[in-house]
Amino acid sequence: MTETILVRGATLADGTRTDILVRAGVIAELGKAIFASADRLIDADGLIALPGLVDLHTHLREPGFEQSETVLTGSRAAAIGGFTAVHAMANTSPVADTAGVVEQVQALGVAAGYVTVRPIGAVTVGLEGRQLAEIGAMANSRARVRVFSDDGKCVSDALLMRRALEYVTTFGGVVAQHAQEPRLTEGAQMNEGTLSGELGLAGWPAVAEESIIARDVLLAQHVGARLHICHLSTAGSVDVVRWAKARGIAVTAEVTPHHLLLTEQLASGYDSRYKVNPPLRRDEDVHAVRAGLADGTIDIVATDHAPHPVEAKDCEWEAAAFGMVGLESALSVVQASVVDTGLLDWSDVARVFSRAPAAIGRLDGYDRGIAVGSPAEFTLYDASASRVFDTSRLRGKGLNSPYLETTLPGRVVATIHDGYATVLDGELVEADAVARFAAAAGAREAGVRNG
Ligand SMILES: NC(=O)N[C@@H](CC(=O)O)C(=O)O
Ligand SMILES: [Zn+2]
Ligand SMILES: [Zn+2]
Repeated sequence: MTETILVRGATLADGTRTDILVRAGVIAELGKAIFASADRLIDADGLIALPGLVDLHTHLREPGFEQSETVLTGSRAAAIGGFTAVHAMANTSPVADTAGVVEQVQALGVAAGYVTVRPIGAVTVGLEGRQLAEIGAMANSRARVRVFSDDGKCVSDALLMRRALEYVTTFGGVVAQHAQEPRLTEGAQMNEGTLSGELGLAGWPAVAEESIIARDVLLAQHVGARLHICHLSTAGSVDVVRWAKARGIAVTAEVTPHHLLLTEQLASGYDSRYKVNPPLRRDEDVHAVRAGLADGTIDIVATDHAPHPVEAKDCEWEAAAFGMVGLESALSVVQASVVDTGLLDWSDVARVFSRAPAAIGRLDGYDRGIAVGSPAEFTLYDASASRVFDTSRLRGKGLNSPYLETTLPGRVVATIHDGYATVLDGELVEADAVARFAAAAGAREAGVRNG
Protein backbone atom coordinates (compact mmCIF):
# COMPACT_ATOMS: atom_id res chain seq x y z
CA MET A 1 0.00 0.00 0.00
CA THR A 2 1.68 3.18 -1.16
CA GLU A 3 0.24 6.49 -2.22
CA THR A 4 0.76 8.53 -5.33
CA ILE A 5 0.04 12.10 -4.35
CA LEU A 6 -0.23 15.05 -6.68
CA VAL A 7 0.00 18.48 -5.06
CA ARG A 8 -1.29 21.26 -7.31
CA GLY A 9 0.08 24.80 -7.22
CA ALA A 10 2.12 24.93 -4.03
CA THR A 11 4.51 27.80 -3.35
CA LEU A 12 8.02 26.75 -2.34
CA ALA A 13 9.93 28.64 0.35
CA ASP A 14 11.79 30.61 -2.32
CA GLY A 15 8.51 31.77 -3.88
CA THR A 16 8.47 29.39 -6.87
CA ARG A 17 5.05 27.98 -7.72
CA THR A 18 5.05 24.27 -8.52
CA ASP A 19 3.18 21.00 -8.57
CA ILE A 20 4.69 18.17 -6.53
CA LEU A 21 4.35 14.52 -7.51
CA VAL A 22 4.98 11.97 -4.76
CA ARG A 23 5.45 8.37 -5.80
CA ALA A 24 6.91 5.37 -3.90
CA GLY A 25 7.97 7.55 -1.00
CA VAL A 26 10.01 10.09 -2.94
CA ILE A 27 9.44 13.37 -4.71
CA ALA A 28 9.21 12.04 -8.26
CA GLU A 29 8.61 15.27 -10.12
CA LEU A 30 8.38 19.04 -9.66
CA GLY A 31 7.05 21.41 -12.28
CA LYS A 32 4.35 23.74 -13.47
CA ALA A 33 1.68 21.40 -14.83
CA ILE A 34 2.53 17.81 -14.02
CA PHE A 35 0.45 15.30 -15.92
CA ALA A 36 0.08 12.11 -13.90
CA SER A 37 -2.59 9.94 -12.39
CA ALA A 38 -2.64 9.98 -8.61
CA ASP A 39 -4.46 8.29 -5.73
CA ARG A 40 -4.77 11.64 -4.03
CA LEU A 41 -4.95 15.17 -5.34
CA ILE A 42 -4.20 18.08 -2.99
CA ASP A 43 -5.07 21.63 -4.01
CA ALA A 44 -2.26 23.77 -2.58
CA ASP A 45 -3.30 27.08 -4.05
CA GLY A 46 -2.07 29.77 -1.63
CA LEU A 47 -0.16 27.27 0.51
CA ILE A 48 3.55 27.27 1.25
CA ALA A 49 5.33 23.94 0.86
CA LEU A 50 8.00 23.63 3.55
CA PRO A 51 10.34 20.69 3.96
CA GLY A 52 9.17 18.46 6.82
CA LEU A 53 9.89 20.08 10.16
CA VAL A 54 12.47 18.32 12.33
CA ASP A 55 12.35 18.78 16.08
CA LEU A 56 15.63 18.20 17.89
CA HIS A 57 14.02 18.47 21.33
CA THR A 58 10.75 16.69 22.10
CA HIS A 59 9.60 15.03 25.31
CA LEU A 60 7.49 12.01 24.32
CA ARG A 61 7.45 10.70 27.94
CA GLU A 62 7.25 7.00 27.00
CA PRO A 63 8.32 4.71 28.63
CA GLY A 64 7.17 5.54 32.12
CA PHE A 65 5.12 8.72 31.96
CA GLU A 66 2.33 7.61 29.64
CA GLN A 67 -0.19 9.71 31.57
CA SER A 68 1.65 12.77 30.16
CA GLU A 69 2.28 11.58 26.59
CA THR A 70 3.05 8.46 24.57
CA VAL A 71 5.11 8.01 21.45
CA LEU A 72 1.83 7.74 19.50
CA THR A 73 0.12 10.81 20.98
CA GLY A 74 3.28 12.91 20.75
CA SER A 75 3.78 11.78 17.14
CA ARG A 76 0.24 12.91 16.33
CA ALA A 77 0.90 16.29 17.95
CA ALA A 78 4.04 16.53 15.85
CA ALA A 79 2.32 15.69 12.56
CA ILE A 80 -0.48 18.22 13.10
CA GLY A 81 2.26 20.80 13.73
CA GLY A 82 3.92 20.03 10.38
CA PHE A 83 6.72 17.84 11.72
CA THR A 84 7.97 14.72 9.99
CA ALA A 85 10.73 13.85 12.48
CA VAL A 86 11.29 14.36 16.18
CA HIS A 87 14.14 13.58 18.56
CA ALA A 88 12.80 12.06 21.76
CA MET A 89 14.45 13.23 24.97
CA ALA A 90 15.91 10.71 27.37
CA ASN A 91 14.21 11.73 30.64
CA THR A 92 11.80 8.82 30.63
CA SER A 93 11.40 6.00 33.17
CA PRO A 94 13.47 3.96 32.73
CA VAL A 95 15.80 6.63 31.44
CA ALA A 96 16.92 6.14 27.82
CA ASP A 97 20.43 5.25 28.90
CA THR A 98 20.67 1.75 27.36
CA ALA A 99 20.45 0.27 23.87
CA GLY A 100 17.29 -1.56 24.96
CA VAL A 101 15.33 1.57 25.82
CA VAL A 102 16.35 3.58 22.74
CA GLU A 103 15.45 0.64 20.50
CA GLN A 104 12.06 0.39 22.22
CA VAL A 105 11.33 4.10 21.67
CA GLN A 106 12.36 3.89 18.05
CA ALA A 107 10.20 0.83 17.44
CA LEU A 108 7.18 2.57 18.99
CA GLY A 109 7.79 5.46 16.59
CA VAL A 110 7.88 3.15 13.57
CA ALA A 111 4.67 1.44 14.68
CA ALA A 112 2.86 4.78 15.16
CA GLY A 113 3.99 5.92 11.71
CA TYR A 114 3.22 9.65 11.98
CA VAL A 115 6.82 10.88 12.15
CA THR A 116 10.34 9.52 12.29
CA VAL A 117 11.17 9.14 15.98
CA ARG A 118 14.86 9.36 16.75
CA PRO A 119 15.72 8.61 20.36
CA ILE A 120 18.20 10.79 22.21
CA GLY A 121 20.44 8.85 24.57
CA ALA A 122 21.26 9.93 28.12
CA VAL A 123 24.80 11.15 28.76
CA THR A 124 24.94 9.71 32.27
CA VAL A 125 23.36 6.66 33.90
CA GLY A 126 19.90 7.56 35.18
CA LEU A 127 20.58 11.25 34.34
CA GLU A 128 22.37 11.26 37.68
CA GLY A 129 25.52 12.99 36.52
CA ARG A 130 27.85 10.46 38.12
CA GLN A 131 28.84 7.92 35.50
CA LEU A 132 28.73 7.88 31.68
CA ALA A 133 25.87 5.90 30.16
CA GLU A 134 26.55 3.18 27.55
CA ILE A 135 26.91 5.78 24.82
CA GLY A 136 28.69 3.46 22.37
CA ALA A 137 26.08 0.73 22.70
CA MET A 138 23.30 3.23 22.01
CA ALA A 139 25.19 4.64 19.01
CA ASN A 140 25.70 1.13 17.58
CA SER A 141 22.18 -0.08 18.36
CA ARG A 142 19.42 -0.30 15.75
CA ALA A 143 18.35 3.19 16.90
CA ARG A 144 21.75 4.60 15.74
CA VAL A 145 21.68 7.33 18.39
CA ARG A 146 23.69 10.44 17.49
CA VAL A 147 22.40 12.98 20.01
CA PHE A 148 23.08 12.55 23.73
CA SER A 149 21.57 14.68 26.46
CA ASP A 150 20.70 14.63 30.16
CA ASP A 151 18.07 17.28 29.34
CA GLY A 152 16.05 18.31 32.36
CA LYS A 153 19.38 18.17 34.14
CA CYS A 154 22.72 19.75 33.37
CA VAL A 155 25.87 17.69 32.94
CA SER A 156 27.49 19.95 35.50
CA ASP A 157 30.61 17.87 36.26
CA ALA A 158 33.27 19.27 33.92
CA LEU A 159 35.23 16.04 33.73
CA LEU A 160 32.16 13.96 32.80
CA MET A 161 31.25 16.56 30.19
CA ARG A 162 34.75 16.37 28.76
CA ARG A 163 34.62 12.56 28.61
CA ALA A 164 31.20 12.60 26.94
CA LEU A 165 32.43 15.05 24.31
CA GLU A 166 35.48 12.88 23.65
CA TYR A 167 33.35 9.75 23.38
CA VAL A 168 30.70 11.03 20.94
CA THR A 169 33.40 12.46 18.68
CA THR A 170 34.49 8.91 17.77
CA PHE A 171 31.26 8.36 15.79
CA GLY A 172 30.19 11.88 14.83
CA GLY A 173 27.72 12.32 17.67
CA VAL A 174 26.89 15.43 19.62
CA VAL A 175 26.23 16.27 23.26
CA ALA A 176 23.18 18.51 23.73
CA GLN A 177 23.65 20.38 26.98
CA HIS A 178 20.84 21.61 29.23
CA ALA A 179 22.85 24.62 30.45
CA GLN A 180 21.83 25.22 34.05
CA GLU A 181 24.43 25.61 36.78
CA PRO A 182 22.71 23.67 39.57
CA ARG A 183 24.03 25.59 42.58
CA LEU A 184 23.05 28.95 41.05
CA THR A 185 19.48 27.74 40.46
CA GLU A 186 18.58 25.88 43.64
CA GLY A 187 14.87 26.45 44.20
CA ALA A 188 14.72 28.88 41.28
CA GLN A 189 11.22 29.64 39.99
CA MET A 190 11.49 32.39 37.37
CA ASN A 191 13.96 34.76 35.74
CA GLU A 192 16.00 36.64 38.36
CA GLY A 193 15.39 40.38 38.30
CA THR A 194 13.17 43.15 39.63
CA LEU A 195 10.02 41.21 38.78
CA SER A 196 11.04 38.04 40.66
CA GLY A 197 11.66 40.26 43.69
CA GLU A 198 8.23 41.87 43.39
CA LEU A 199 6.48 38.53 42.94
CA GLY A 200 8.42 36.91 45.76
CA LEU A 201 9.61 34.04 43.57
CA ALA A 202 13.18 32.71 43.77
CA GLY A 203 15.26 34.05 40.89
CA TRP A 204 16.99 32.09 38.15
CA PRO A 205 19.92 34.21 37.03
CA ALA A 206 20.98 34.46 33.40
CA VAL A 207 24.54 33.69 34.48
CA ALA A 208 23.48 30.18 35.53
CA GLU A 209 22.94 29.43 31.84
CA GLU A 210 25.74 31.57 30.42
CA SER A 211 28.49 30.21 32.67
CA ILE A 212 27.81 26.61 31.61
CA ILE A 213 27.72 27.57 27.94
CA ALA A 214 31.03 29.43 28.32
CA ARG A 215 32.62 26.44 30.03
CA ASP A 216 31.28 23.96 27.51
CA VAL A 217 32.33 25.84 24.36
CA LEU A 218 35.85 25.91 25.81
CA LEU A 219 35.67 22.17 26.56
CA ALA A 220 34.40 21.51 23.02
CA GLN A 221 37.29 23.53 21.63
CA HIS A 222 39.80 21.69 23.79
CA VAL A 223 38.46 18.27 22.80
CA GLY A 224 37.67 19.17 19.18
CA ALA A 225 34.10 17.97 19.63
CA ARG A 226 30.63 19.01 18.51
CA LEU A 227 28.52 20.64 21.20
CA HIS A 228 24.84 21.60 21.02
CA ILE A 229 23.16 24.02 23.43
CA CYS A 230 19.53 23.27 24.31
CA HIS A 231 16.92 26.04 24.68
CA LEU A 232 19.24 29.04 24.93
CA SER A 233 17.32 31.92 26.49
CA THR A 234 19.43 34.99 27.34
CA ALA A 235 21.17 37.81 25.49
CA GLY A 236 24.41 36.85 27.24
CA SER A 237 24.14 33.27 25.95
CA VAL A 238 23.80 34.58 22.41
CA ASP A 239 26.97 36.63 22.96
CA VAL A 240 28.92 33.61 24.22
CA VAL A 241 27.83 31.43 21.28
CA ARG A 242 28.63 34.23 18.84
CA TRP A 243 32.12 34.52 20.39
CA ALA A 244 32.65 30.76 20.16
CA LYS A 245 31.54 30.52 16.52
CA ALA A 246 33.84 33.39 15.57
CA ARG A 247 36.68 31.24 16.91
CA GLY A 248 35.62 28.23 14.87
CA ILE A 249 34.34 26.19 17.79
CA ALA A 250 31.87 23.51 16.61
CA VAL A 251 28.92 24.68 18.67
CA THR A 252 25.28 24.80 17.58
CA ALA A 253 22.40 26.28 19.53
CA GLU A 254 18.64 26.11 19.65
CA VAL A 255 15.94 28.51 20.78
CA THR A 256 12.36 27.51 21.56
CA PRO A 257 9.31 29.19 20.03
CA HIS A 258 8.25 30.36 23.50
CA HIS A 259 11.55 32.11 24.16
CA LEU A 260 11.12 33.87 20.80
CA LEU A 261 7.70 35.23 21.75
CA LEU A 262 6.98 35.35 25.49
CA THR A 263 8.51 37.32 28.37
CA GLU A 264 8.77 36.99 32.15
CA GLN A 265 5.91 39.50 32.55
CA LEU A 266 3.55 36.55 32.06
CA ALA A 267 4.60 35.18 35.45
CA SER A 268 2.82 38.11 37.13
CA GLY A 269 -0.49 36.28 37.27
CA TYR A 270 1.13 33.17 38.79
CA ASP A 271 -0.41 31.09 36.00
CA SER A 272 1.78 27.99 35.97
CA ARG A 273 1.32 27.48 32.22
CA TYR A 274 4.11 30.05 31.93
CA LYS A 275 6.47 28.15 34.22
CA VAL A 276 9.20 26.63 32.13
CA ASN A 277 12.86 25.63 32.21
CA PRO A 278 14.75 27.81 31.38
CA PRO A 279 12.38 30.57 32.50
CA LEU A 280 10.82 33.18 30.25
CA ARG A 281 13.20 36.13 30.22
CA ARG A 282 13.17 39.91 29.66
CA ASP A 283 12.20 41.84 26.51
CA GLU A 284 15.91 42.46 25.79
CA ASP A 285 16.55 38.73 25.81
CA VAL A 286 13.68 38.05 23.41
CA HIS A 287 15.12 40.65 21.05
CA ALA A 288 18.59 39.12 21.36
CA VAL A 289 17.49 35.54 20.64
CA ARG A 290 15.48 36.74 17.63
CA ALA A 291 18.52 38.62 16.33
CA GLY A 292 20.73 35.61 17.05
CA LEU A 293 18.43 33.35 15.04
CA ALA A 294 18.35 35.87 12.20
CA ASP A 295 22.15 36.23 11.99
CA GLY A 296 22.86 32.48 12.31
CA THR A 297 24.36 32.54 15.81
CA ILE A 298 21.42 30.36 16.84
CA ASP A 299 21.15 27.50 14.35
CA ILE A 300 17.71 26.08 14.93
CA VAL A 301 14.30 26.33 16.53
CA ALA A 302 13.37 23.36 18.73
CA THR A 303 10.08 23.00 20.57
CA ASP A 304 11.06 21.48 23.94
CA HIS A 305 7.50 20.10 23.85
CA ALA A 306 7.02 19.20 27.54
CA PRO A 307 3.56 17.77 28.26
CA HIS A 308 2.40 17.39 31.85
CA PRO A 309 -0.82 16.01 33.33
CA VAL A 310 -3.35 18.60 34.55
CA GLU A 311 -2.53 17.86 38.23
CA ALA A 312 1.11 18.79 37.73
CA LYS A 313 0.15 22.25 36.47
CA ASP A 314 -3.15 22.96 38.20
CA CYS A 315 -1.54 24.06 41.47
CA GLU A 316 0.47 26.86 43.03
CA TRP A 317 3.31 28.23 40.92
CA GLU A 318 6.00 26.87 43.21
CA ALA A 319 4.57 23.34 43.24
CA ALA A 320 3.91 23.19 39.50
CA ALA A 321 6.06 21.28 37.01
CA PHE A 322 8.29 23.14 34.56
CA GLY A 323 7.35 22.88 30.90
CA MET A 324 4.88 23.72 28.14
CA VAL A 325 3.62 21.82 25.11
CA GLY A 326 4.81 23.19 21.79
CA LEU A 327 4.53 20.85 18.82
CA GLU A 328 1.08 21.94 17.68
CA SER A 329 1.80 25.68 17.90
CA ALA A 330 5.50 25.87 16.95
CA LEU A 331 5.24 26.94 13.33
CA SER A 332 2.59 29.54 14.10
CA VAL A 333 4.71 31.00 16.90
CA VAL A 334 7.76 31.12 14.64
CA GLN A 335 5.67 32.90 12.04
CA ALA A 336 4.38 35.43 14.59
CA SER A 337 7.75 36.10 16.22
CA VAL A 338 10.28 36.11 13.39
CA VAL A 339 8.55 35.88 9.99
CA ASP A 340 5.75 38.40 10.37
CA THR A 341 8.28 40.74 12.06
CA GLY A 342 10.50 40.58 8.96
CA LEU A 343 13.52 38.90 10.56
CA LEU A 344 13.32 35.56 8.71
CA ASP A 345 11.83 34.54 5.38
CA TRP A 346 10.39 31.11 4.60
CA SER A 347 13.71 29.84 3.23
CA ASP A 348 15.25 30.71 6.60
CA VAL A 349 12.42 28.84 8.31
CA ALA A 350 13.16 25.79 6.13
CA ARG A 351 16.78 26.00 7.29
CA VAL A 352 16.24 26.54 11.03
CA PHE A 353 13.31 24.15 11.32
CA SER A 354 14.25 21.35 8.91
CA ARG A 355 17.66 21.23 7.24
CA ALA A 356 19.80 22.42 10.16
CA PRO A 357 18.20 20.30 12.91
CA ALA A 358 18.40 17.25 10.61
CA ALA A 359 22.10 17.94 10.06
CA ILE A 360 22.78 18.31 13.78
CA GLY A 361 20.91 15.05 14.50
CA ARG A 362 22.63 13.28 11.55
CA LEU A 363 19.21 12.49 10.10
CA ASP A 364 19.43 11.58 6.41
CA GLY A 365 17.16 12.78 3.62
CA TYR A 366 16.69 16.44 4.60
CA ASP A 367 19.77 18.04 3.05
CA ARG A 368 18.11 19.06 -0.22
CA GLY A 369 14.65 19.95 1.04
CA ILE A 370 11.85 19.65 -1.50
CA ALA A 371 13.78 18.35 -4.52
CA VAL A 372 13.32 15.59 -7.10
CA GLY A 373 14.66 12.32 -5.69
CA SER A 374 14.44 13.42 -2.04
CA PRO A 375 12.30 11.46 0.40
CA ALA A 376 8.77 12.92 0.39
CA GLU A 377 8.77 14.76 3.72
CA PHE A 378 6.95 18.09 3.59
CA THR A 379 4.17 20.18 4.98
CA LEU A 380 1.66 22.49 3.32
CA TYR A 381 1.06 25.61 5.35
CA ASP A 382 -1.48 28.40 5.07
CA ALA A 383 0.36 31.46 6.40
CA SER A 384 -2.61 33.74 5.70
CA ALA A 385 -4.85 31.96 8.20
CA SER A 386 -5.36 33.41 11.66
CA ARG A 387 -7.15 31.61 14.46
CA VAL A 388 -7.74 31.60 18.16
CA PHE A 389 -5.56 28.83 19.53
CA ASP A 390 -7.58 26.61 21.87
CA THR A 391 -7.51 23.06 23.20
CA SER A 392 -9.21 21.81 20.02
CA ARG A 393 -5.88 22.42 18.30
CA LEU A 394 -3.96 20.11 20.66
CA ARG A 395 -3.42 16.49 19.66
CA GLY A 396 -1.01 15.35 22.35
CA LYS A 397 -2.11 14.60 25.92
CA GLY A 398 -0.74 17.82 27.39
CA LEU A 399 -3.06 20.83 27.68
CA ASN A 400 -0.31 23.00 29.17
CA SER A 401 0.00 25.41 26.25
CA PRO A 402 0.81 29.06 26.96
CA TYR A 403 -1.11 30.12 23.84
CA LEU A 404 -4.64 29.02 24.75
CA GLU A 405 -7.21 31.70 23.92
CA THR A 406 -4.66 33.80 22.03
CA THR A 407 -4.75 34.50 18.30
CA LEU A 408 -1.95 32.92 16.27
CA PRO A 409 -1.30 33.07 12.54
CA GLY A 410 -1.08 30.12 10.20
CA ARG A 411 -2.47 26.64 9.84
CA VAL A 412 -0.88 23.34 8.79
CA VAL A 413 -3.14 22.01 6.04
CA ALA A 414 -1.31 18.80 5.12
CA THR A 415 1.74 16.87 6.21
CA ILE A 416 3.38 14.23 4.03
CA HIS A 417 5.73 11.80 5.76
CA ASP A 418 7.67 9.04 4.01
CA GLY A 419 5.44 9.47 0.96
CA TYR A 420 2.04 9.21 2.64
CA ALA A 421 -0.27 11.78 4.22
CA THR A 422 -0.40 12.07 8.01
CA VAL A 423 -2.46 15.28 7.95
CA LEU A 424 -5.07 16.25 5.34
CA ASP A 425 -7.41 19.25 5.33
CA GLY A 426 -5.93 20.30 8.67
CA GLU A 427 -6.92 17.02 10.36
CA LEU A 428 -4.91 13.95 11.32
CA VAL A 429 -5.22 10.95 9.08
CA GLU A 430 -6.66 8.12 11.14
CA ALA A 431 -4.11 6.06 13.13
CA ASP A 432 -4.82 2.67 11.52
CA ALA A 433 -4.37 4.01 8.00
CA VAL A 434 -1.12 5.74 8.97
CA ALA A 435 0.20 2.56 10.60
CA ARG A 436 -0.61 0.53 7.47
CA PHE A 437 1.15 3.05 5.22
CA ALA A 438 4.13 3.08 7.60
CA ALA A 439 4.40 -0.71 7.52
CA ALA A 440 4.27 -0.71 3.72
CA ALA A 441 6.88 2.06 3.53
CA GLY A 442 9.13 0.10 5.88
CA ALA A 443 8.82 -3.02 3.71
CA ARG A 444 9.54 -0.98 0.58
CA GLU A 445 12.64 0.58 2.14
CA ALA A 446 13.87 -2.81 3.31
CA GLY A 447 13.38 -4.03 -0.28
CA VAL A 448 15.42 -1.13 -1.63
CA ARG A 449 18.21 -1.89 0.85
CA ASN A 450 18.25 -5.59 0.04
CA GLY A 451 17.69 -5.30 -3.70
N1 LIG B 1 11.53 22.47 29.67
C1 LIG B 1 10.91 22.14 30.77
O1 LIG B 1 10.46 23.05 31.49
N2 LIG B 1 10.77 20.87 31.16
C2 LIG B 1 11.32 19.71 30.53
C3 LIG B 1 12.76 19.53 30.87
C4 LIG B 1 13.71 20.43 30.12
O2 LIG B 1 13.57 20.63 28.91
O3 LIG B 1 14.68 20.90 30.69
C5 LIG B 1 10.52 18.49 30.96
O4 LIG B 1 10.98 17.36 30.77
O5 LIG B 1 9.39 18.67 31.42
ZN1 LIG C 1 16.16 21.32 29.25
ZN1 LIG D 1 13.54 19.58 27.34
